[in-house]
Amino acid sequence: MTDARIAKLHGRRVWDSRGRPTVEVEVHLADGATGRAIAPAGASTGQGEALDLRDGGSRFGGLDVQRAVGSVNREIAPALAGRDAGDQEAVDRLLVNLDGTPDRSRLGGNAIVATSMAVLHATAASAGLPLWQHLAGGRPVRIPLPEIQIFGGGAHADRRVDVQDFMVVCPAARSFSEALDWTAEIYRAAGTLMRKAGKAQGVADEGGFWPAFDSNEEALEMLTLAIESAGFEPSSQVGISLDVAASQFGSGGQYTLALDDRTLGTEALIDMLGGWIEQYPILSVEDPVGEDDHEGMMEFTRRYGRRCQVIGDDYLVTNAKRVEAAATSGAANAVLVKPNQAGTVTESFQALCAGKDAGFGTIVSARSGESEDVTIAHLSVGWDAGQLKVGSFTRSERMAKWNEVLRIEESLGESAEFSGWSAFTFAGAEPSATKP
Ligand SMILES: O=C(O)[C@@H](CO)OP(=O)(O)O
Ligand SMILES: [Mg+2]
Repeated sequence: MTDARIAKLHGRRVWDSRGRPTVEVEVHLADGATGRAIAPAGASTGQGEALDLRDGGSRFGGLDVQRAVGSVNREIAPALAGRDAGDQEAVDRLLVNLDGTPDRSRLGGNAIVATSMAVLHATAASAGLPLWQHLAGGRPVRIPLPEIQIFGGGAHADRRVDVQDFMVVCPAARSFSEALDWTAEIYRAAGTLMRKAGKAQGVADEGGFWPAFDSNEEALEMLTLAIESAGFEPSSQVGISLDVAASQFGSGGQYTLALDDRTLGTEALIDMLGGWIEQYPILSVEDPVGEDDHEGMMEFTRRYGRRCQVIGDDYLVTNAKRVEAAATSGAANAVLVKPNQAGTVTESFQALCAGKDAGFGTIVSARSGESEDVTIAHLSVGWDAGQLKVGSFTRSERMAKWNEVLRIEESLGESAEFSGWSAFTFAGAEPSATKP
């Protein structure tokens, strides 16, 4: 007999991939099952996100992550003792109410999300199931299309280029494992091209190359060239996915490009991005304008949302209500799902479901500050998100997730279904945007 009541819950301070402290939570159930999870942390965070308590974060005025660990051990642990871990919604509701603030700033978003995810792991362990399978509950799932960073920029590379993530997607691959094979070839080809051109400077926060490019266009040129020189056909086999993360270089409809010291209004920024969509094999664009620029999101989606995935990240902050509003106003056609942005597993799932109900693409995503925690790999499969964004292909906190999906794919054997092009079935998409 399983007994999924929470017997013990413990928080501790561990370190993330940027060498900053974060929160780990360990849950023990009455039947002996355990679960463990580590909170990730963003650098380019949206205004509406759950707030972490962490060391040295300029936004948090020196508040210490030790306080978040204290929240777990002194307040959350006694409040959850004896509760049924299997009722994730009730656990998450209790966490939200216990905190009592709209932004989770009292107990700390990091304390809450790590607890929520650790409870989820313990429940799956109690049921004797891999986490993804526990989440799927018998419903059909697809192995997600990976979005993998080749060049870093923006807040992750000291603004060397304005765009934060230059990624590739391989929707024509036949499996997740093949998509990783292709990406490895492209990553190496990009490295060779950069070294030849004297443009390789190091490694950005998520493990992509830190480029010495002189323009965003130079990055797009070289990425397209890398796809070709690795032997793939741009667009029909491999596409480019961009996270513009425009809030990092503009607000109030004014955007200042670092490289040529130009300030663009919303229209001019959209024209510039539109020019890139015309010229390069771009299949997906995230946060094309600032998080406060609703009109800009609507305009960009109206103009390009039939041929290109338009993702809201900072704009939607994994919030179901915002997703519903964006669907109504036509201000995106896809949603990034980051558990620590929403605050709990339940709220993340609600945002994903709101996206699916609206016909949006759904992408489970890591943060720029990560760890060996692989929860999101399981969420992406178990929730049938279709896409998973984790960063690059070279750092172990990223590889931990990619390798976990490989294990899941292998465990499914012949029955594994890779999402491939079906990942881009966003509402209103032209056939050419969803088929090779
Ligand atoms: O903006 C994003 O999508 C993420 C990952 O690239 O970055 P951060 O975790 O810094 O918000
Ligand atoms: Mg983003």
